[in-house]
Amino acid sequence: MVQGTTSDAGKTTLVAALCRLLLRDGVRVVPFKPQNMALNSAVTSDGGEIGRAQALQAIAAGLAPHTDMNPVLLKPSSDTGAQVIIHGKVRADMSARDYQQYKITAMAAVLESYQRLREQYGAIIVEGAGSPAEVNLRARDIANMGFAEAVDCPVILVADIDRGGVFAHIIGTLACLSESERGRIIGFVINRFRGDVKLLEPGVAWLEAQTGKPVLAVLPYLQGLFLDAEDAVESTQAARGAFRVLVPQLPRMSNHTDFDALRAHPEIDLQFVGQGQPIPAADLIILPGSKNTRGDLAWLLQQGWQAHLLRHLRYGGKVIGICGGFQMLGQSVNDPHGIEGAPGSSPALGLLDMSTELGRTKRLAQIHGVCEFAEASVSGYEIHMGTSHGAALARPAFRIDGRPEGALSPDEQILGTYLHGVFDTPQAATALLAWAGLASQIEVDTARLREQSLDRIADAAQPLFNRLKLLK
Ligand SMILES: NC(=O)CC[C@H](N)C(=O)O
Repeated sequence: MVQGTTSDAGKTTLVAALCRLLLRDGVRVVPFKPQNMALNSAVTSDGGEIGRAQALQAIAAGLAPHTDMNPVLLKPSSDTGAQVIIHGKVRADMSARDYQQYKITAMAAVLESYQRLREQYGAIIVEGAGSPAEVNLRARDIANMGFAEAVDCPVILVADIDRGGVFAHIIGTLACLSESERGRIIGFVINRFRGDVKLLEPGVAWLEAQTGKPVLAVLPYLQGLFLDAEDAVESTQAARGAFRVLVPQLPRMSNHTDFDALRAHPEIDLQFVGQGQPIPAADLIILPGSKNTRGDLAWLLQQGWQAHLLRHLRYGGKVIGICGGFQMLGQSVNDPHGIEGAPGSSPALGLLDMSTELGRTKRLAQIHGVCEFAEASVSGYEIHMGTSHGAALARPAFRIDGRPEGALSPDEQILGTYLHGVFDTPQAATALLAWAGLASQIEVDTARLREQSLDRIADAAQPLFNRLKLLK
């Protein structure tokens, strides 16, 4: 099991690298994360939903994503409440406090999945969540040491040296653990190191002497990886082109990996606009998905996006709305059952003639179809509770097995769709970008970029892997 001293220490990447290395060795390996908290999820082959990181690790292991790889997914819709997804399906909406009680049930689901994977695979690489040192969350923990103790597995502790304080993070984490938990840590990985490793050596020796445990590897800082991020929106771009794409950074934005293909496109300048930031001019504005459509819509209005969108459209700019962003483009968003917050109805941006109602059943589907506005196929996935109705849907953006999907405004300036991942198929991305005004010969093949990155992280982790094999 890989645990981290902090969130974003590099657990996901390390698990993915170990999965790829075991796959190369011909081992039937599977990734596993007992509990994940993220708004970035993937639809699995068995029709459920798991954290994006486990879907990435599945690819590293040469597998199709399955709900057993991440049996508990918490999707926060506010600072204190989350949708609880068990074995890929919505089980309940719960406050963080109620979830503390619910953990007993959640742990049973975790162990059930783990057992199934044990029966099917030769190796399981487990990822922890956050850090095991959150002493307030320790009771009934299912995500870190609570799980490791339950299944009696060894733990590697990974720490990020790039953010600083790596020695204190490691020593401090050990100090927060019980004797038996400390005993399961077989060693440390210092991640994201740049510079001269000679200069690090005295620190490594000190740490090993202090703790009596080995530093198993120092992994390099790797630039320019194309790997699906779980939490943080990645805003760095290797090259910025002239075609400006703006995305409001909604507080409850979901599936921000929808934009990864655009970020990797050398002719595009992709910008996320956060709270209080000035909204610059752009060629294309994309409203992303949201775990709380009405809440994020209120944020959008409060941040002055409505006037900006109208001006952008007057100047001939294009707008795309994806899932929650599509819902916001309509006349209203209604939540009579209070699925995403207090029950009620919100007037929306009024740019498309349709309205949305949030229902109790979630639609989860992998989609393959064609564009209506160009000769191109499209693939994507749907994850939503809302259904939309109205005249705008009579001019669809896509056609899926003959069924209309999404909307294209009569003036062709606005396109809405429920499909996430629409830019991931090169053909659809090229067609959508051409529609939006960027005639480009460049195709960004996200699947190939991801494969190359998985191989790079695996190569970097090879010395660690060799050392782990000796330990066994
Ligand atoms: N993925 C999304 O953007 C979901 C939109 C909205 N929260 C719904 O469930 O319908």
